[in-house]
Amino acid sequence: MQITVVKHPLVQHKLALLRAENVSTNKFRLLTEELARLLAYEATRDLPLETTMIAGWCGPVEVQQVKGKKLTVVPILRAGIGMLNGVLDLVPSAKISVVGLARNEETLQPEPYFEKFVGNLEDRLALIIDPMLATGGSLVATIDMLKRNGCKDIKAIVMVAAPEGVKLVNDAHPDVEIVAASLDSHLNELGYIIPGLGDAGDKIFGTTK
Ligand SMILES: O=P(O)(O)OC[C@H]1O[C@H](OP(=O)(O)OP(=O)(O)O)[C@H](O)[C@@H]1O
Ligand SMILES: O=c1cc[nH]c(=O)[nH]1
Ligand SMILES: [Mg+2]
Repeated sequence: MQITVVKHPLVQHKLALLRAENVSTNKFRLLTEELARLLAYEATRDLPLETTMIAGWCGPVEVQQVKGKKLTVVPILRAGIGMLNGVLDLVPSAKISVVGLARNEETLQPEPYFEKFVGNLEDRLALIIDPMLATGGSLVATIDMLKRNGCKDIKAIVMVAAPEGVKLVNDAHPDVEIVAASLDSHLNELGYIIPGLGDAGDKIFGTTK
């Protein structure tokens, strides 16, 4: 499976706090942002570097810098917005592309309602962000949209993934790496991840069904 589960103690600790039954909206939002920052660190581990010479304090010094790789962060509305600031802390110059998808609660199919991509997708790494990868329908639909618009280099950062969703994404798009804090057990009959986090969008935005 093309999934990297980040076992770092800080990632696992923050995920544990997110799983608590009575976590407040404020705390869920803060932890989501912190976790996104740590997961983005892992997801960007293979950005290409180039060697350059700069003027240092004691004269010329050879340094390594990120090779001007263009990047777009792609939050899936709504819940992906909760991860956006954490990721932008690490890649502050990244352009943002937005995809709006709502999962139909009966069919569990993603229903698209918005898309706005930045230019030059063919030259950019796209970092899709969404806290939850459940059936995988929303992530596959987003990757389909990005590829239709020319994007060739795509990674997805999620907090919690279900095996069913990872399989759907791997089968449809084996080139896309998923970076996650946890690969959970399974989906329940309503399509929720077990043990999961519950409804991440509702918890981030403070809404109820
Ligand atoms: O893998 P899937 O089965 O497609 O489910 C995962 C999707 O469901 C949730 O969003 P939802 O559609 O509930 O919308 P929201 O972010 O507005 O709450 C979640 O944030 C993912 O986008
Ligand atoms: O467990 C799940 C599944 C889909 N969306 C969520 O927010 N949580
Ligand atoms: Mg969604």
